Amino acid sequence: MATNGDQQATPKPPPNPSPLRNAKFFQANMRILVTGGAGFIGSHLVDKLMENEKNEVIVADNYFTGSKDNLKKWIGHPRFELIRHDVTEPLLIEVDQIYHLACPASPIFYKYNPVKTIKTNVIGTLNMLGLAKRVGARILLTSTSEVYGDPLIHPQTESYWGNVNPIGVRSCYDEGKRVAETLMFDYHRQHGIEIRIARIFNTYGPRMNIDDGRVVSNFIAQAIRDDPLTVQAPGTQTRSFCYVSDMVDGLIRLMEGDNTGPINIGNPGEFTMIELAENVKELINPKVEIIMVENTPDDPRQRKPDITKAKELLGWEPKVKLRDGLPLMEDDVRTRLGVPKNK
Ligand SMILES: NC(=O)c1ccc[n+]([C@@H]2O[C@H](COP(=O)([O-])OP(=O)(O)OC[C@H]3O[C@@H](n4cnc5c(N)ncnc54)[C@H](O)[C@@H]3O)[C@@H](O)[C@H]2O)c1
Ligand SMILES: O=c1ccn([C@@H]2O[C@H](COP(=O)(O)OP(=O)(O)O[C@H]3OC[C@@H](O)[C@H](O)[C@H]3O)[C@@H](O)[C@H]2O)c(=O)[nH]1
Repeated sequence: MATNGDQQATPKPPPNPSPLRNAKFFQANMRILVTGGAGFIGSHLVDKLMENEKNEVIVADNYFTGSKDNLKKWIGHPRFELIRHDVTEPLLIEVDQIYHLACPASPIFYKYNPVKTIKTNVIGTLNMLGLAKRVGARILLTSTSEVYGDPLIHPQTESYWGNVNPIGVRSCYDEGKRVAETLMFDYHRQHGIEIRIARIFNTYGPRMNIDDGRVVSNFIAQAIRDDPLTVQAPGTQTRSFCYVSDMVDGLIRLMEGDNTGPINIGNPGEFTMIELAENVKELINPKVEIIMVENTPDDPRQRKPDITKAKELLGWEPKVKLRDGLPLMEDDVRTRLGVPKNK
C-alpha cells in the first residue's frame, strides 16, 4: 500500500523567532494563538493552555459557530486576549505557536455556506501559514478523519489516502481539509515551517452547540427533551467518539512533540448509530423513543482510528470511555437547557 503521511523532508531552519519572545517586560514566555478558540474544542484547549502561567493565549474567531460565552472565564485575564477576526483575512501579530482550529465542524454548518467553508480551509490556512512563516511560529492544524472519506480500509491508518468524493456536498470540508494538509506540508518543505497535523476523529463533550446537528449533541438533547432519538438510516454506520479532555491532551502532546504527523487522534471504541442511541437511551432517558430518519448524501459508512502512531510517538491514548463521557456531557446540556435530572 502506498504511504503519504511519513514523508519528512529535510526542513530548512525556520526563520528567527519573534524577538519579543524574550522581552523582559513579558511575564509569559510562550504566546499562543488559537484560531477557532471560541468553539467547542478550541475553548477547552484554551482552558488547558491557560492553566500554565507561562502561557499567554490569543484567540481569533469570527463567532460563526463559536461563542464568547465559551471563554467568559478568561475575558479580562491579563494573559488572555480575544480578537473578532476571520481567518480568511491576514492577521498580523507576534506569536510563538499557532493552534489552527478555525473552521465550522458540524456538517449542518459547514454545508450551510460551502464556499465560505472551503475559503476558510484554504485561504484561512494559507494566512495562518503566512503568519507562522513571518514570525517563525510552530503551527498545528486540526485536520479530520473526514480526509479518509468513506474509507475502504478499516480501521484507518495515517498512510491511507482516503476515498473522498471531490464534488459532493461534504467536499467543501473534506477536500478543504485535504488541501489544508497539502499547504502545511508545502510550507514545511519549501519554507522550513514547523508543522503539526492532527487528524481528529469525532469528539464530544460539554459546550458542543445544542443545535449543532452532530449526533452526540442531538441524541443527548433529544433524550433530555423527551424527543425521539433520530437515527439516520441505515443506523449501522459506525463512528468512534473521543471525549474532549482526551482530545485536548492529544493536541498539546502533538504540538509539544517532535513529529509533524499527520497523526490520528481519536478513541478507537467503535459504535453503530443504533448502539449509540441505545446507550443514550439507557443512560439518560429509558423511556425515550428511537426512530429511523433519512440520511444525508455521502455519509461515511464506517470510521475508527488506528492510534498506533499516537501511542508510540506521543505516548497518548484516550482515557474516557463513551459510557463515562455521555453522563458528563448530559450534566452540561441539562444546565444549558434548564432541565434538572429529576424533573
Ligand atoms: N469536533 C469534532 O468531532 C472534530 C472532528 C474532526 C476535526 N475537527 C476540527 O476541529 C476544529 C474545531 O472543531 P469544533 O468541533 O470545536 O467546531 P466548532 O464549530 O465548535 O468550532 C470552530 C470555531 O471556528 C470558528 N470559525 C469558523 N470559521 C472561521 C473563520 N473563517 N474565521 C475565524 N473563526 C472561524 C467558529 O466560530 C468556531 O468558534 C475544526 O477545525 C474541525 O474541523 C473537529
Ligand atoms: O441526529 C443525527 C445526527 C447524525 N446521525 C448520524 O451520526 C453519524 C455522525 O454524524 P455527525 O454529524 O455527528 O458527524 P460526522 O461523523 O458525519 O462528521 C464529523 O466528522 C468529523 C469532523 O470533522 C466533523 O466534526 C464532522 O464532519 C452519521 O452517520 C449521521 O448520519 C444520526 O444518526 N442522527
